[in-house]
Amino acid sequence: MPIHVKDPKLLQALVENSKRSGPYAGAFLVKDDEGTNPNTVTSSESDNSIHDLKGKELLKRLHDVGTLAQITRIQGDLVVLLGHHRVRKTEMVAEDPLIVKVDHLKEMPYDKDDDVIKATSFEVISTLRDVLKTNSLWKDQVQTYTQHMGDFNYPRLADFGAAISGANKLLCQEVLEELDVCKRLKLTLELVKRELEISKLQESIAKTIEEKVTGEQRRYLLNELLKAIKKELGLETDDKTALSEKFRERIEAKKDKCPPHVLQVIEEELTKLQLLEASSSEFSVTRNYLDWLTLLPWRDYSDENFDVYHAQCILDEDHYGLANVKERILEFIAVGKLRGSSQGKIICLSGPPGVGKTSIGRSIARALNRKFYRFSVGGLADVAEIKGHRRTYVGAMPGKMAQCLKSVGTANPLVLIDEIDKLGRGHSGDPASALLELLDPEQNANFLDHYLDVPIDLSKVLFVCTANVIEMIPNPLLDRMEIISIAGYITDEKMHIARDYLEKNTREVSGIKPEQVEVTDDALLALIENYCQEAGVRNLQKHIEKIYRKIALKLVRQGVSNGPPRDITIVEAKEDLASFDVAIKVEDEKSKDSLAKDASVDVNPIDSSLENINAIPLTTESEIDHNEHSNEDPIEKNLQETTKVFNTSSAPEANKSAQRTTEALADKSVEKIIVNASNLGDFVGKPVFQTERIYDQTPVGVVMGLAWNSMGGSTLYIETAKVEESEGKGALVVTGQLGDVMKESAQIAHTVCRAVLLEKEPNNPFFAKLKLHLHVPAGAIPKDGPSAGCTMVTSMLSLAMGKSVKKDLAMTGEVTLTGRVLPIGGVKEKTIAARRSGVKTIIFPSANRRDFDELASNVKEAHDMGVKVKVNSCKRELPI
Ligand SMILES: Nc1ncnc2c1ncn2[C@@H]1O[C@H](COP(=O)(O)OP(=O)(O)OP(=O)(O)O)[C@@H](O)[C@H]1O
Repeated sequence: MPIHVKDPKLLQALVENSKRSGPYAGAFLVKDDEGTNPNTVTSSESDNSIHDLKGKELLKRLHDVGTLAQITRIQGDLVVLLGHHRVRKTEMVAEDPLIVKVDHLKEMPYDKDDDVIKATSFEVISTLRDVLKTNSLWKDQVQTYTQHMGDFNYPRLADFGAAISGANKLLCQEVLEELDVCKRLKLTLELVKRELEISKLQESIAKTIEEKVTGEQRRYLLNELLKAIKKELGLETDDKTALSEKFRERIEAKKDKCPPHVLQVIEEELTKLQLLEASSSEFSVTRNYLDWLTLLPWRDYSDENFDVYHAQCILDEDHYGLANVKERILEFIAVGKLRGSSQGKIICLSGPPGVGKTSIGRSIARALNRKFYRFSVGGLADVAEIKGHRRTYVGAMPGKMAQCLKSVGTANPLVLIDEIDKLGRGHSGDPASALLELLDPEQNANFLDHYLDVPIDLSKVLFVCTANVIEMIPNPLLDRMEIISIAGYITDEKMHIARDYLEKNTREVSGIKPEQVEVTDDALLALIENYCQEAGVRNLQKHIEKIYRKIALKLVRQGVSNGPPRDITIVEAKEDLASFDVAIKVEDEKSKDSLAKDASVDVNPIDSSLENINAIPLTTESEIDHNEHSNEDPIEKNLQETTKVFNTSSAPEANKSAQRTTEALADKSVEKIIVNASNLGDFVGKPVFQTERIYDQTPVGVVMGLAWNSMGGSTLYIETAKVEESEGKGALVVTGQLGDVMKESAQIAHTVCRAVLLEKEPNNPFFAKLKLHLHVPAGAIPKDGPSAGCTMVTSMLSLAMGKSVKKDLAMTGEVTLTGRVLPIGGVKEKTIAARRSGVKTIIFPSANRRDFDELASNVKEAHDMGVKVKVNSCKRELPI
């Protein structure tokens, strides 16, 4: 046993001793300090206190029984001792180092053949063997011990077992002190048994640890295998090489068309991707970036259609009228054909809602055979939506144009930018300026998206913008656009659109066949004139849809089914009903009787029900109408009755059967539903639109004016009345929710009137004396603009002169303080609105003659143009 000797004097003594022929020393176990818990005191602490002890104190702390040991080797402070036999200390000889007198102890005599001793020793041996099997550490110890053990006997076996057991030193001391061989063997057996338990525990711990490790290893191996399989199948997404290969494959196909600077960026990014850790955020940024770069259609154009006739067919197929829009598109195609290549352009369609701006955009794309992409910029305030975010931001995205090119897959789509007049103001940067870069053909060949960071060519993209009011479009943008205004439709145009487009589409969407319904011309006319007077046709479309929904319900109630044939047959229904009949027999005898009476058939009530229904003559249209009100359609009634009878049974099958019977009757032919002016109200309710016309003949002081806004044109009245008369109290009060411009316009009109009257009748004190009230009816609607100036002048002069204006006359025009009349906007809208209100004469400023001449003949029809109106008896003619 190797022992470290810390006490230098003791070590010195041992060294001197070892030089003698018989180098021996006594080895005694130190007792634990009294009062201290041997389990808690650390060895270093007890060691330190032991080294401080000398002489008697040390002697006291030593156990009495120790071992006489041969000093075999001393190396530094390490002394290797070989135990020989037991000794008991008796008295102290020297204090430092401690030298004691000892008695040599011998085992008590024992019987070698004693069964208990034998059995115990065998048990010790077999236990030691078991421990050896599992604990390889022991093998070395066993070897060392057996080398030095000499003859084998029971006491030695006991000592050996205790020595190698590694048990608590106090337990070993007990074995040392035990001189009875049998008892010693038993003590040893206890120790080795405990050792066996420990080694079993050790084994199981080793096993669980091993299992855990191998489990993890297995999982790792399987994962690697899975990756390899995925890679082989091309399913691997995260693997860097697979990713790079995917990107390379993508770009390989586009290599000829992709610009060299983009190819270079892609190559650099691919190299970077290889160097990055797959789990890093930088990796996913690079991967997404590469994804975008490789997915964009670099110079990949769709084959354009340069066939003007074909394009015209498509445009006519989708939209009625809109001649100027169609003409412009055909010009565009013609130029493309002559040049041999298309060019990017910006067309802006402006007009009131529902005039087909968006849908014509889609139709143009179809005519040109370009891909279509639409995005709305209404309320867009973030420049990044157009220009993209820089890649440094988390969740950065490219702008709308890059998204557009990616989604359409061609570099020459038609991009419809909707609601450009409603562009937001922008908190960081100006979206209008960003759009400018996007739209300007001079700049957009090298459009730089912040995210992509490489220029993309948008010069082949055809931009079509839509706006309700062009005045709201930022000027620099407007400057680059080609405005095509769609003013709105007159009744005649609406009739065509409704008949040939809206009705047809709605009918198809509703699943109704043309022979099942007829909407007469007078019904359509009534619908347009009394329900849908606005400029566009969206409301008209909604009303037509409403009519067709109602018709569909009516048809279904009458048992019509236009859908694909179903599997249900009459035979099936009969079978169901037969079983249902049985159910009645058992559960409800009364119902069965009444059913039998009604149907006059015992077994199959459906047969007779069907006959009954078939026997009913088909109703005329008026009957249908009448029946609908009284809710007694004969077919429906019959069906209801059949259902009612079936429902008398509590069996759920009955309901199902009745339903199937209804379906079985589905394909019966029913009379065409006719919608005419008289029954239109049944489908769309009472007219919501009251005519704008209040007076048949306008009284003195009242004149009809014309107004227009983004919703189209409308007529309005300007009314002036006297309030009170007193010297020097000439004044004007205005009402009718007028805006500042219109209020000013009224003041100007008042001044102009005064001047005109002064010139005409210098002695007439009308305006000097009278307080006037000017009102514009429909007081709840805010109004503004200068174009009613002319109407206001006429209205006031009419009052001043006591003369009413011509019947069915409307006028518009801005008036200056000197009485000049300036041109106004919205000539077409105003003309349409006037016509709608039954106006026969419209007075426009002469500067608007060109606008009027350009109007289509069907819009101008029946209108006087160039009428010069003398305002009162004023010598000066207002150039109206
Ligand atoms: N001339 C036309 N011929 C056939 N259908 C038309 C015509 N004009 C409009 N429509 C139909 O009217 C409906 C409304 O048109 P659309 O949505 O394009 O209106 P819009 O002018 O874009 O309105 P907004 O300004 O509100 O966006 C569409 O279903 C369209 O097919």
